[in-house]
Amino acid sequence: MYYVKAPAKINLTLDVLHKRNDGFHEVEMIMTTVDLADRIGLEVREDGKIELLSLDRFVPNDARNLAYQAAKLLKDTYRVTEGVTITLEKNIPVAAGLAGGSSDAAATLRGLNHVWKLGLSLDTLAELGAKIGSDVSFCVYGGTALATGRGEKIEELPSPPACWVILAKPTIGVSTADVYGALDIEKADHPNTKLMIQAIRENDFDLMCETVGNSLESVTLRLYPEVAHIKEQMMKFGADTVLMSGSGPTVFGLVQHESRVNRIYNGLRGFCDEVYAIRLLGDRETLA
Ligand SMILES: C[C@](O)(CO)[C@H](O)COP(=O)(O)OP(=O)(O)OC[C@H]1O[C@@H](n2ccc(N)nc2=O)[C@H](O)[C@@H]1O
Ligand SMILES: Nc1ncnc2c1ncn2[C@@H]1O[C@H](COP(=O)(O)OP(=O)(O)OP(=O)(O)O)[C@@H](O)[C@H]1O
Repeated sequence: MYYVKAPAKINLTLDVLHKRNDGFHEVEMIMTTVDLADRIGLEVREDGKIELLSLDRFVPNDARNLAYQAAKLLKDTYRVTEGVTITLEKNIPVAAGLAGGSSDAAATLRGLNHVWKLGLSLDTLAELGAKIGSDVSFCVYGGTALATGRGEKIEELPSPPACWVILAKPTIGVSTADVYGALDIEKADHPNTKLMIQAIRENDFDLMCETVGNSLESVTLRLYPEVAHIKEQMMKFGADTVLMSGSGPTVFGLVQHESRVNRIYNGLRGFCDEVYAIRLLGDRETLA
C-alpha cells in the first residue's frame, strides 16, 4: 500500500471580485495548508477497476467521491490500463470549508502519478485537478499560495509566520454553492490581498492578524448564527485573530503563544464537538 497525505487548507483572505458569465465567481484568495490531514492508501489492481473504501458515513464511497473522480479522470485522460483500490481515512471534517474533498482528490492525483508511473508534472496535475473543483489545483501543490481566477490559478508564496491554529466546526455542513448564491458583492467585506502578501513576505504576525478577511463570511454568519457565536467565543478566549475559512462553517483562530492554546481549546470544547489545535504547515516540502 502506498500512502499519501491530504492536508486541509484555510483561507487567510478570500476576496470575491465579481460574478462571471460561467456562473463562477472571480476570486483572489491566500490559502495555506494546516497540519490536519486525511490519509489515502493506494493499491494498484491489475483488473483495471477503481474501487473506493471509506469508513466515514458522511462521505460517499462511489463515483460521487472526489478521490474516485480524480482516479477516473487520470485513468481516462492517460488511458491507464491498471486500476486502483483507494482507502480513505477521513480526519478532516466534511463540508466544513477546509477543502477536505478537494485535498483527497489532489492527493489521489499525486499518489497515482507515482504508483501508475505517469511522470506528470505538478502543473499538469493541477490543471487536471481544476476539472474536479476550484480548490483542487491549490491542494495539488499545498504550501501557501495566491489563488486567482475561480481559484485554479496558483502563485506560490513563502510560509506565513509560524503560529498555532485552532479550528472549530459547528455541527452543520454548508453548501459552497448556496453561500456564493446568497452573496451581495457590493455589501461584502473585501480583504486587502496585497497587504496580506506583504505580511507573509515580511513574516509580520501582527499584520497578518490585522489583514485576514473573507467576503463570504457575512453570508454564512447571517445564515448560521452559531458561526458568529463561535467567532465571539474564540476571540474572548484569547485568539490573536479569528476568521471563517472558505464558505464555512469552520472558524479558525491564529494564536502566537502556546500558553494560550489550551485555554482556547478547552473553552471551545465546552460547547463545540469538533475542535482542533494544530500548526500551520505553510510550505510545499511538507507534502513530499
Ligand atoms: C470557498 C472555497 O472553498 C474557497 O477556497 C472555494 O471557492 C470553493 O471551492 P470548491 O468547493 O472546490 O468549489 P467547486 O466545487 O468548484 O464549486 C462549487 C460551487 O461553488 C460556486 N463557486 C465556486 C468557486 C468560485 N470561484 N465561484 C463560485 O461561484 C459555484 O456555484 C460552484 O458550483
Ligand atoms: N473525499 C471526500 N471527502 C469529503 N467529502 C466529499 C468527498 N468526496 C465527495 N464529497 C462530498 O463533497 C461535499 C463537500 O465536502 P468537502 O469536505 O470537500 O467540503 P469543503 O470542506 O467545504 O470544501 P471546500 O472548502 O473546497 O468548499 C460533501 O458533502 C461530500 O458529500
